[in-house]
Amino acid sequence: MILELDCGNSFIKWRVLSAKADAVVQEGVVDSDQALLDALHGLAISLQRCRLVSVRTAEETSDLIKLLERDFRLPVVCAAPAREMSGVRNGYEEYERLGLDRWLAMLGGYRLASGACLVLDFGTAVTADFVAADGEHLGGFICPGMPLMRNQLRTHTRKIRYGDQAAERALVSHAPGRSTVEAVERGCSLMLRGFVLTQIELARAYWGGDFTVFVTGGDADLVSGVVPEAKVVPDLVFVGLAMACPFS
Ligand SMILES: Nc1ncnc2c1ncn2[C@@H]1O[C@H](COP(=O)(O)OP(=O)(O)O)[C@@H](O)[C@H]1O
Ligand SMILES: CC(C)(COP(=O)(O)O)[C@@H](O)C(=O)NCCC(=O)O
Ligand SMILES: [K+]
Repeated sequence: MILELDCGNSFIKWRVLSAKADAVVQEGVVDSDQALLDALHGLAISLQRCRLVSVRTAEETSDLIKLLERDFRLPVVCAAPAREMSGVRNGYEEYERLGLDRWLAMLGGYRLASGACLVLDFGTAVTADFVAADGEHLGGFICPGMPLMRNQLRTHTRKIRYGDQAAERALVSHAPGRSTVEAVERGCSLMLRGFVLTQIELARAYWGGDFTVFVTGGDADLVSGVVPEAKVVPDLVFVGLAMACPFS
């Protein structure tokens, strides 16, 4: 079986594929290396190899790789930056500085769209990336995501305080909030929605109507209603990971 990991700034998304990589056997989201090891030890499955992408520091990533090698005796391959791959040309002046999760999501998006695409990722940070029909990456945008926006308000004000459960309940609508939790959660959620609309306006200015919008990341659901034509693809980074780190 094949282990795939997407190590973001807040969570590690993991999944196990069948040996031929044609089916997802198990998957999950964990918040630490130890929680990942625990989850994997709990599976009655033998892992043969692993591929991963990480936006963490080189040290954190190599620590995790060592743990996987120690506990599961797995060969681990790690996605690396590239100037060009699968028809997509990295648009950064210093291509190795582009976040690898963004790069893989773009590879996946361009493959699935077979044409111009706008890739929106809602994680710790929110990112937008523009890939033209000829595969040229025009660049992108990075903004704080929902967890960062909400935590900035909670830690930089005296009186915005509420728990996670109240936060979930507050998002049943986008009517003006009648409590602090509603006002903050709905306000930040509307900022994300406004961001999506702006990105789509920009994509239209470049490409008219001829492009595909992909939405991914743990908070994709917060914006999925805004653009009915957008494709919500939670595993877009994994699509690109398989392209960047093929096993055969
Ligand atoms: N099963 C889940 N576990 C953890 N977070 C989740 C889950 N589903 C959705 N989320 C949301 O996803 C966000 C994190 O998105 P993610 O793409 O994992 O971020 P990152 O890649 O930066 O670690 C959090 O704000 C959280 O609310
Ligand atoms: C922009 C990001 C922080 C997004 O990370 P995430 O929210 O998925 O954890 C990550 O892609 C990153 O660290 N990028 C490097 C900077 C750049 O892309 O310009
Ligand atoms: K991510």
